[in-house]
Amino acid sequence: MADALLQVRDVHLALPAADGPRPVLAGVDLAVPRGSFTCVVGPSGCGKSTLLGVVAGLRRPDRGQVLLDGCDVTGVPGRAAWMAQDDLLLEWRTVLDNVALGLEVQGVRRRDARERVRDLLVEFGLADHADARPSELSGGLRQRAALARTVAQGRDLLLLDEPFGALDALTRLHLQRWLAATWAQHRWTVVMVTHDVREAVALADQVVRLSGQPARVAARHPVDDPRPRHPTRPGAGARAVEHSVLTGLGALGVADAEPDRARHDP
Ligand SMILES: Nc1ncnc2c1ncn2[C@@H]1O[C@H](COP(=O)(O)OP(=O)(O)OP(=O)(O)O)[C@@H](O)[C@H]1O
Repeated sequence: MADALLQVRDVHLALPAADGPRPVLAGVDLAVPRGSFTCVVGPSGCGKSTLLGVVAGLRRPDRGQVLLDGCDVTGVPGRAAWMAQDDLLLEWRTVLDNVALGLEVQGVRRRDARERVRDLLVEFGLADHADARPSELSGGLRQRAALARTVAQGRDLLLLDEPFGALDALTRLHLQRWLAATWAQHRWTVVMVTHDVREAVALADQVVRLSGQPARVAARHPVDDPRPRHPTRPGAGARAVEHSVLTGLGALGVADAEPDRARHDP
């Protein structure tokens, strides 16, 4: 794919199970253009987080390659910024110091890191909470803080694992709108795992559907609807993609094995 920042090529990985190694990823191919937003969906437990871990360099695949900007970064951590399902905020640090941690882990001194992330706190609506502890924040603000810490690392690629999964529906909707608007300004290259197909079509330029375990890319659905998009009133294109993804997932009563008419671009 032209100007793909991230390329995942034929990635295979087996993980230990009680009865021996179990194949979890079975030839995953993915291309993510620079400045685009990709959402990864798939059946529960199929290997979405595992795939993100491979892209983040936290897991080395048994076979295949991860290329970032054309460089082989297979099994090399620290090249992409990764946000785990759990926000992993440190309770003994203030919000400011949690966000600054994204830079401190790269060797930036705490005082300098604090100065550098102050603008980010303002942009993420966290300025009034800079000195608060994470336990004092609402769920939505915690996720903003975790996202700010991820962005603060200044990496080309952001990997977000179910960032809104633990939030109530209303907060989730607010954060989706906020993320869409913030992303439109920055155009980070994002790969985000989500279980929420509507969220995926509201945010993404492409929705990648994984098969059941062992996972491979079952379909790639481009979402061409203009932005900004309304999160609860998707346009015709987004509705068609949502229907196609849900059908592929078997959520509309059609088996996962059913041929998919979406464009498939492994
Ligand atoms: N450290 C590990 N050791 C062994 N097996 C693992 C490990 N981590 C995950 N698995 C297994 O790998 C498979 C894929 O897990 P993974 O968390 O990647 O799926 P997922 O699609 O992200 O799940 P969910 O939809 O529930 O978030 C599961 O069967 C899981 O039990």
